Amino acid sequence: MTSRYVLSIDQGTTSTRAMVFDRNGRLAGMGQREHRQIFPRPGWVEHDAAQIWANTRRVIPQALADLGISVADVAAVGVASQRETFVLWERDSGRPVCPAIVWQDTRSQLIVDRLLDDPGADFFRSRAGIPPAAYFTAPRLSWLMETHPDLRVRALRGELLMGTMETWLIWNLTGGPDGGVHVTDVTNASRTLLMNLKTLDWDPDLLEFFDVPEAILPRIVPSSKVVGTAVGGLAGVPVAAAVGDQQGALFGQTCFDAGEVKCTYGTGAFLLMNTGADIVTSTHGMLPTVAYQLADGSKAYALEGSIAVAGGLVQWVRDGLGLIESAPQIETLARTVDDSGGCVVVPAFTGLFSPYWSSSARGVISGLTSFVTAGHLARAVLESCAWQTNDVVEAMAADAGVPLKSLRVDGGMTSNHLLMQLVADVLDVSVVRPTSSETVSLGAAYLAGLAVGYWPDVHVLRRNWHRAGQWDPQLRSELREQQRAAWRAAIVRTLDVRG
Ligand SMILES: Nc1ncnc2c1ncn2[C@@H]1O[C@H](COP(=O)(O)OP(=O)(O)O)[C@@H](O)[C@H]1O
Ligand SMILES: O=P(O)(O)OC[C@H](O)CO
Repeated sequence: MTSRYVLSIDQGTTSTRAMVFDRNGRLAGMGQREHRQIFPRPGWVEHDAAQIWANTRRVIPQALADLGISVADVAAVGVASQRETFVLWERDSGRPVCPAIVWQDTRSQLIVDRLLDDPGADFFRSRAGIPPAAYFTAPRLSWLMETHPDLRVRALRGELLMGTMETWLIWNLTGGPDGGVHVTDVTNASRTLLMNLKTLDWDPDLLEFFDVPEAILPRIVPSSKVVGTAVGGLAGVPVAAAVGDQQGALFGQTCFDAGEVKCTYGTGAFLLMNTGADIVTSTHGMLPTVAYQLADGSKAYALEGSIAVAGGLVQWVRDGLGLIESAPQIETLARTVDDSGGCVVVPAFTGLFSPYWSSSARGVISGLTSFVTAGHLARAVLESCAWQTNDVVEAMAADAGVPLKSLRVDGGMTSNHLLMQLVADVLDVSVVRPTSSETVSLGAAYLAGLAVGYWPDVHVLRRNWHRAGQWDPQLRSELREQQRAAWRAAIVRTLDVRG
C-alpha cells in the first residue's frame, strides 16, 4: 500500500469538514464550510442538501491542498454525518425534492403522539430499540409523505430516493445519477426508527406503520466496508466507511470494549457507552443503538444519552442574544465571575431529550435577580451543559449498573477549558481529552482505513490515542449539592411549562 493518508468527511449540523489523517491518526490537513440553518417556522429546522453537497465538493480539495497532497495519496474515504436528518431526491437528476429535515425539527410531533397512543412505545422499542420521537427520521418522513401526497406517488413509482446525510453524500461521491451507490450504514439506519435492531434489516412492520415505500430506502451496509469508488475530485478512491457522527466519535476515541464511554460536545452533546455484542435495554431514558459493524460482520452495540442543546445554546447566546461575537468568547465572559449568581439555564428549546424525553418542555432561566450580569448568565450556560451531562451519566449508570470512572470528551466545545472543569466538578470524575478533538472524523477515517487494510486491526488504533488534557474535580461537595438542588428545581419548572 503506497497511499499515505485516509480522508474523511464529517457532515455535521453546523458545518461540513474534510480531514486527512496519517497512519498515526494525526490530523494532517483540513477544509471546512458552514451551511445555512433554516428556521421557516417555530420548531422547524431545515438544511439545503444541495448546499451541503456543494460544500463537500469544496472542502475535499481544500483538505488535500492544506497538506499539499494529491488524490493519489489517499487510500480511502469515509463519511460520518449528523444522524436522523434526511432528504428525498430524484433518482434521475439528483435534484432534492424537499429541504433536508433536521434531527432538531419537531413538526412531526402529532404523528409521534398518535403512535405513542397506538401501538405504544413498547412496540417500537421491541423492534427498533428506540421509542417514537420527532428526533428520529421516520416520523418526519411520514409527515412529508402525508403532507405532500405527490411525493408519495413519485416514491411508489420509483422516481425518488431517500437518504440520511451520509447516504446523500456517498450517492453523489460515487456518481449520482450516473451509477451512484445508494447505501446507509447500520449506525445511521439504527436512528431512523425503521431498522430492526436485532436483525439490522429494515423492519416490514415499521415500514408499514410509517407508510414508507421500501423502494426509496438505501441498502444497509456495515460501517466499515468498501461500497464503491469515488468519481470527480476523489476519482478512484474507495468509499470505505459510513457512520453516524456520534458512533464515529466512539470509534475515534477507541472505545472498543464494553463499558468504555465518551461524550461529544457539538451542537448537541451525545454520551455513548459501548455495550459489546449485546443490546442493553434501558429503563432510564437511554437509547440502545448500534455502535459499529466491521466488514467481517462483527458488531458492537451502545447505549446513548442524547442532549439536544449544548453548543447550540452558545450559538443562541451569540446570535439570539448578541451577548458575544464568537462562541469561544463565552468562556471569557463566564470567567468574569466566580459562579452563576444563583442563575440556572435549562435549554429545552424543543423539549428535553435524555433522560426526560419531554417534547412539551420549554426552556427556563431561573434565579434571576438584579445581581445577575451577562457574566453570570454565560457561566450558567456552561453549567447547564455540565448538569445535562450529569443527568445522562446518572441515568446511564442506573441502566448499566456501574458508576462512571472517568469521561473521555471531544467535539468543538472541548476547547472551552472552563466548561471542561465544570463538567469534572459536577460529575465528580476526571475529564480526559485526547490530542485530536476531531474524533468524529478520526473514527470515520479509522473505519475506512480498516476496510482497505491501511490499518491491520483495531489494536493498532489504540496506540494512536494520546491524552492531551485532563481536568480533575475541584468543587466542594456542599456546593455541588446546592447546585444540584437548583438544577433539579429548574428542571421541574422546565417540564411544567407547556409549549
Ligand atoms: N470555545 C467554545 N466554547 C463554547 N462553545 C463552543 C466553543 N467553540 C465552539 N463551540 C460550540 O460548539 C459547536 C460546534 O462544535 P462542532 O463539534 O463543530 O459541532 P457540530 O459537529 O454539531 O457541527 C457550536 O454550537 C459552537 O457554538
Ligand atoms: O452534528 P452534531 O455533532 O451536533 O451531531 C448531531 C447528532 O448526530 C444528532 O443525533
